[in-house]
Amino acid sequence: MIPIDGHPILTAATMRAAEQAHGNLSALMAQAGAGVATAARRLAGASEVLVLCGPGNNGGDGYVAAVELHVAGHPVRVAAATEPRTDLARAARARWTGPVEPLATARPAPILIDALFGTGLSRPLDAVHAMHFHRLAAAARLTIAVDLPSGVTTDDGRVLTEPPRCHLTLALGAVKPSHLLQPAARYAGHVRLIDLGLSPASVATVIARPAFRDPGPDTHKYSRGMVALVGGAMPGASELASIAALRAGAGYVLHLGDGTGPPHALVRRPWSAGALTDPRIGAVVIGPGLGRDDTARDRLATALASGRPLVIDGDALHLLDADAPRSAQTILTPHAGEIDALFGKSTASKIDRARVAAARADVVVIFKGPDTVIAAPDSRVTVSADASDWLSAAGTGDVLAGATGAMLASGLPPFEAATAAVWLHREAARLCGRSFIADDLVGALSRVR
Ligand SMILES: NC(=O)C1=CN([C@@H]2O[C@H](COP(=O)(O)OP(=O)(O)OC[C@H]3O[C@@H](n4cnc5c(N)ncnc54)[C@H](OP(=O)(O)O)[C@@H]3O)[C@@H](O)[C@H]2O)[C@@H](O)CC1
Ligand SMILES: [K+]
Repeated sequence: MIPIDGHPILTAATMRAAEQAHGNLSALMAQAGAGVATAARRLAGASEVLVLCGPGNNGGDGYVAAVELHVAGHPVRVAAATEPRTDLARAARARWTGPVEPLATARPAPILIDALFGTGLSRPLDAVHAMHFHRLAAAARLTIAVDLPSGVTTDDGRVLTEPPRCHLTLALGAVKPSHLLQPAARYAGHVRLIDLGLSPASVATVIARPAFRDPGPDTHKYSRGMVALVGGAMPGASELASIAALRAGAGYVLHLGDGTGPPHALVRRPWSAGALTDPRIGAVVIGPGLGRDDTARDRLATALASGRPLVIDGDALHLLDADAPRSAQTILTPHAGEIDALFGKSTASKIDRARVAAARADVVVIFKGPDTVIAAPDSRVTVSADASDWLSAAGTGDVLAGATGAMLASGLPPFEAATAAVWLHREAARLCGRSFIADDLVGALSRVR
């Protein structure tokens, strides 16, 4: 049971391919079931465990876990609605010598293990089965999902049948998209990986603490990164982004627009097109508070023509032609509405949408939300889950845009810069706790850096 940070994300199909490449499915199930049993024993204390087993190999894992718990002397019972249907699950079932209670009449236990369905779920759960699953989970102190909470898809974060909110999900062999993507992810609780030694290759990974470019003895303010913020109709937003860039580690931040006041570390100048020709500028951030009028359009055109690395956020995303050729490294920071507006509506998964958008616009995309997907034109993806729900407040997007500018100006390539900024932003929000405002979030950036 290990943390998932930095680990590959696999779809159901790639997981099956990894499983086939391994060749010994029975050994994998033995390992998976043993891993589930070990985790359950660690968390259960002396409490009784009830394992709910489904018809497929997820159920097979459940039978193996029950046998392992029993052999270890741990009180355990099994309940199922149907007999196993796969050879592996039947073999695992055959090794369980205790009774199998019907799901509908199963007595609750303090620890519930959900081994009903995993990556093979193909349709909603039977309504009566789902009701009993909820009944047993409501009576349990701790609910542990094997591989996935039963009722969610594997690849795209959809919920076919609402499962109970599990406390812990043990991802078997690899993290799957639905461990991270909403709305499915909220039912998984904490996600931990049971390593099955599959070492699958994937261009998608879970976000991990990035390698920041920290200053050294030879660093000066420009080499640390100079960020220019293009102001507009609402200077408060671009100022917030400017201060975020400073707090995220930029050596010099230039705010081009109206507005006065602290912090004194922020260099303020009125907007002029010529200001962006300064070769020391490592990143231009445009969008926070820009407005959507003709002035805004002109400023965006100037920024796009400047050849400087760009972070395009907020209002600027509404003025952007996604298909125009790029003259510089570019990061877009859209939320769902902005992705729809820029690239059209789609029912594809958030990971696929971010990937398609990045390739089409030849940019790095930070597709924001409670689950944030960062995608590069070469198909690389990293996903940040578990963001604080308190980030749903005005100005937090401006803070991310500023932090992204700082990371880009520090010399990180765009995908790595975007990843570092998203990580900083998420960790800063965690540090802020509850009911914080965007200004608090800015302050916290310094503390997580
Ligand atoms: N990959 C790996 O490396 C490893 C994978 N392992 C484990 O295998 C799991 C995947 O196993 P799996 O493919 O057998 O699928 P699983 O989720 O058990 O269920 C499929 C069964 O349920 C059925 N069914 C589907 N939906 C239904 C519904 N709503 N209501 C009723 N029935 C429904 C479906 O039949 P269908 O009717 O669709 O033909 C089929 O019979 C994976 O999550 C992990 O736990 C580990 O053991 C070892 C390493
Ligand atoms: K499950």
